[in-house]
Amino acid sequence: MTPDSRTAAVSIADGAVEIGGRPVLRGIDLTVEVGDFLALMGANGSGKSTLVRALLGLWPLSSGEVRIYGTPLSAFGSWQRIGFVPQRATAASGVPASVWEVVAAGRLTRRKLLRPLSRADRAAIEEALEIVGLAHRGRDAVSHLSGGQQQRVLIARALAGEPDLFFLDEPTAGVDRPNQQALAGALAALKARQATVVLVTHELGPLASLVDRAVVMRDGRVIYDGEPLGDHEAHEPWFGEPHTHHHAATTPHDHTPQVASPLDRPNGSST
Ligand SMILES: Nc1ncnc2c1ncn2[C@@H]1O[C@H](COP(=O)(O)OP(=O)(O)OP(=O)(O)O)[C@@H](O)[C@H]1O
Repeated sequence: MTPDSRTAAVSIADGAVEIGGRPVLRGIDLTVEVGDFLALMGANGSGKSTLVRALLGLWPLSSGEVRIYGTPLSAFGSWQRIGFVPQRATAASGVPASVWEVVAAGRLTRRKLLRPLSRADRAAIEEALEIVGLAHRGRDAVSHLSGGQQQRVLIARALAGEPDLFFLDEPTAGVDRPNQQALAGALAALKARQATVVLVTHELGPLASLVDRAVVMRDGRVIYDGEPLGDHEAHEPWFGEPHTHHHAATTPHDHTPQVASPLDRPNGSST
């Protein structure tokens, strides 16, 4: 446990995950402070989605500890405070559902069982639709929307629950530019509400101006934690090696940026 994990939104200390006996996450120490807008970046297969799942208790840790709002994950019960939009989710199912119904489902965790929607519920649903720019599509079947619009419906569903801590896994992947802009607008509204956001993304694109901290993963480890980088930098082959100018940076949060250890280098040699 890190000293500030009791006040953090979410933290993981010395976290490891194995899948099928293979280490997928190793030695992960990450503390997301309340109000952080954090981009979790890294190549395909570096462990970003697995880390998000581990933080939400959807993958068991083989070692380490996760705390959410200071409470060990196993004892955490305020799940209405958490919003999660998983990777490559679509809002369309076999059941014809309207946009409004899908977004209303995001309110369930806040409702008393079997009570009709309250005025506050309806207001939250309308506001969420407004934020993602789909207020005029409420009656439409979700299946009639484009992939990018469906992604916005899912974000509205999570928004309707008025979460304090919001995880989004690749919300802009495969989404066209206008929809990306709409997503950026929705996330800007979240930021204005002082929500804490953990956003998995390959590239910052239109989200760059919102992100105030970047965490980069490689081979199941965190290799950088600091100021957001240009989209190209994080993909350079040398990225994460010692002796780059990046790791001198500190963030407004004063996190100590992490760099790769010699063990991470493919040939194990020192430079
Ligand atoms: N259900 C699973 N079964 C087996 N291996 C898995 C499973 N989920 C993830 N992995 C493996 O764990 C590693 C990390 O995967 P993960 O999806 O977390 O990476 P990622 O950084 O999110 O990649 P992407 O950008 O492609 O989503 C990969 O090698 C992946 O093959």
